[in-house]
Amino acid sequence: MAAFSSMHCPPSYSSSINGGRNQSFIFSASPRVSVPAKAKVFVQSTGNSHQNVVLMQDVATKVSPVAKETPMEKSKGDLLSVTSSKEWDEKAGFDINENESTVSITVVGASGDLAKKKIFPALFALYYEGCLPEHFTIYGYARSKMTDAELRNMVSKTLTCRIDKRENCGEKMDEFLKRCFYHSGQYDSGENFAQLDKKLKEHEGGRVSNRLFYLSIPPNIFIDAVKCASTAASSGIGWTRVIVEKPFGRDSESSAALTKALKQYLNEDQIFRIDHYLGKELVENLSVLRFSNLIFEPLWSRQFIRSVQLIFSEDFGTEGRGGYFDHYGIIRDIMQNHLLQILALFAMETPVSLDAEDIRNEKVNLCELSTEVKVLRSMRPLRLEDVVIGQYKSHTKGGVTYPAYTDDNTVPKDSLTPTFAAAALFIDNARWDGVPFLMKAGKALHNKRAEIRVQFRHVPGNLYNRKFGTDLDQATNELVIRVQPDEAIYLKINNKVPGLGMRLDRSNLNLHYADRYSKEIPDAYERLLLDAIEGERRLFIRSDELDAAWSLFTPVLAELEEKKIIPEYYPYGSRGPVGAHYLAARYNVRWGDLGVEQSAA
Ligand SMILES: NC(=O)C1=CN([C@@H]2O[C@H](COP(=O)(O)OP(=O)(O)OC[C@H]3O[C@@H](n4cnc5c(N)ncnc54)[C@H](OP(=O)(O)O)[C@@H]3O)[C@@H](O)[C@H]2O)C=CC1
Ligand SMILES: O=C1O[C@H](COP(=O)(O)O)[C@@H](O)[C@H](O)[C@H]1O
Repeated sequence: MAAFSSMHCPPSYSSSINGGRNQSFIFSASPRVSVPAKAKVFVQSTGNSHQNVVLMQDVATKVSPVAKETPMEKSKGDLLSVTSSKEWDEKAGFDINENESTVSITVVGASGDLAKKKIFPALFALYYEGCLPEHFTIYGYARSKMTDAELRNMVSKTLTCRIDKRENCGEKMDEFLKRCFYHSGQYDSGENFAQLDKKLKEHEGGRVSNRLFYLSIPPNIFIDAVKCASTAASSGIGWTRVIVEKPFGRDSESSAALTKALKQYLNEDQIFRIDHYLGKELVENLSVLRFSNLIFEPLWSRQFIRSVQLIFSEDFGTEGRGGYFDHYGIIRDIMQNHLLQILALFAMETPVSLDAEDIRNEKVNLCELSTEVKVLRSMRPLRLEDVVIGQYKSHTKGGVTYPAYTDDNTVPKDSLTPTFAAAALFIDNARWDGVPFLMKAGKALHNKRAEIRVQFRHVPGNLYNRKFGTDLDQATNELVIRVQPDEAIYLKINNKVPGLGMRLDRSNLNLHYADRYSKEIPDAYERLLLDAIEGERRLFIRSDELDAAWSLFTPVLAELEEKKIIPEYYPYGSRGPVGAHYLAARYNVRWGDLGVEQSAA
């Protein structure tokens, strides 16, 4: 019997790198069950009838006793070939019934900013779209005293319905809120977590309990909370997973210490390190764009690409988060994670195929490095001369005075923490040798934007060079992937202006999402929460990836701090320090976001 057929959340990774989002999760409470064509399943028994370990392609999954019997023991060591989930269920003898399992999601730090702004709204959106399993409960956990009604009231203020389906919105919100509860407790109290466990059990009503803890708390209390959650409130017979928010340390050493501490209480496959940029629609689309269109992949190398630019800007400062930010700075806050993850996805080698078996071979044969990690390992650690840092200063415009970074009471007046950085990174492999990957990230700039700009080389011997005057840069193609806002992918091309003369013009071939797709784009947190519930780890950061990412940035971060490098001050609302231009110029490129941008809409 194929389970959870009542759920109508569409499988969205059916052609993902690991060959389908559900394959690691066939036996658990996934609302979407599918088996990749001709899946091979290797079966082992742990001797515990409730916990057979099933290695399915490259994934090991603990099987909880959702199976009515344990027929897998009969076929221990066998390879089963199946072509559909129905056939799988029949061969494996599993009879998975949604009524028999439940998912409890505990938002630890529920009173905080991220929980209110992102996590509860994302959970509601999943519920609204029918993506949560039938039996689920949401618990808020924090020290603040709150009743269930008060939590519901707080959460209700941030919920919204999808634009295209407002029907029954209020009703759905009420139903959702009825499934939300609150427990007040300390983050380091096993006793308080044990009380939570008791309450969760009441809601789970004897079903197989799968538990997800979302750590939406400051990093200094991660370990206490993980320890208490795992020892006093983890699931006895289902899975227990923990989503960990960034920052994952401040440098290689602290990150390794954090991973080591987490691993005292959790296995790596229980830890879901979230980088919400990986859940953004256009970031996820990168692989599709590149590997499913003939026209891009052949151009994806040093031969045709002159520079790649990863740009993040926000038009507001660190107001309200200065205390956190001052300890980290923009390089750790945005570059080392969000922009570097995009870079790795952008630059990785082509996987042998989308078949999970090939991915597994690749991992095993190549020292278990994923294609993304291989990119990171081919990169040169960032050098001080390839970094420009800035900090915003107060600026008055139109009668309004915008604060300096150091005007924040939680920031020391003499802070040198960068709120802006530009950097040039290089990948020393055959594909990307010599191509500058320029990153730029800043707060309190003139706009809010995240984009990838791929600047192509000049056309050799271009017949139309004269038409572009002396500025050949005007004539090069540029592919822009605008991650946000107003998602778009557009390609700048040269075109003849219609008419009897011969005038050339730069125009955009434009895929503007709002025009092309009527459906609202889900928030990154929705996708990632759903993945964590489904046990799909592809968009979460593994510890080896994290180590590789930190090793690129740790030396320069240490040098900036040791040498007390003074940031270049830029006015709030400006385009940032001019040093960023010199950095790009050193590599003979220009920032693509500074030209006169033709509307991509
Ligand atoms: N906010 C954002 O936009 C983003 C946040 N993050 C990360 O997500 C996590 C949560 O962020 P955010 O919600 O902004 O954090 P908050 O500062 O709002 O903290 C969340 C909750 O943790 C408790 N808390 C705060 N400080 C302490 C402390 N010193 N000791 C014990 N408990 C404390 C508070 O709950 P109570 O007092 O009720 O216990 C608070 O409501 C952090 O790791 C952050 O780095 C990541 C990306 C973006
Ligand atoms: O992780 C973080 O991301 C946000 C920006 O996220 P976005 O989805 O709104 O682009 C950033 O403001 C914050 O400083 C950082 O910690």
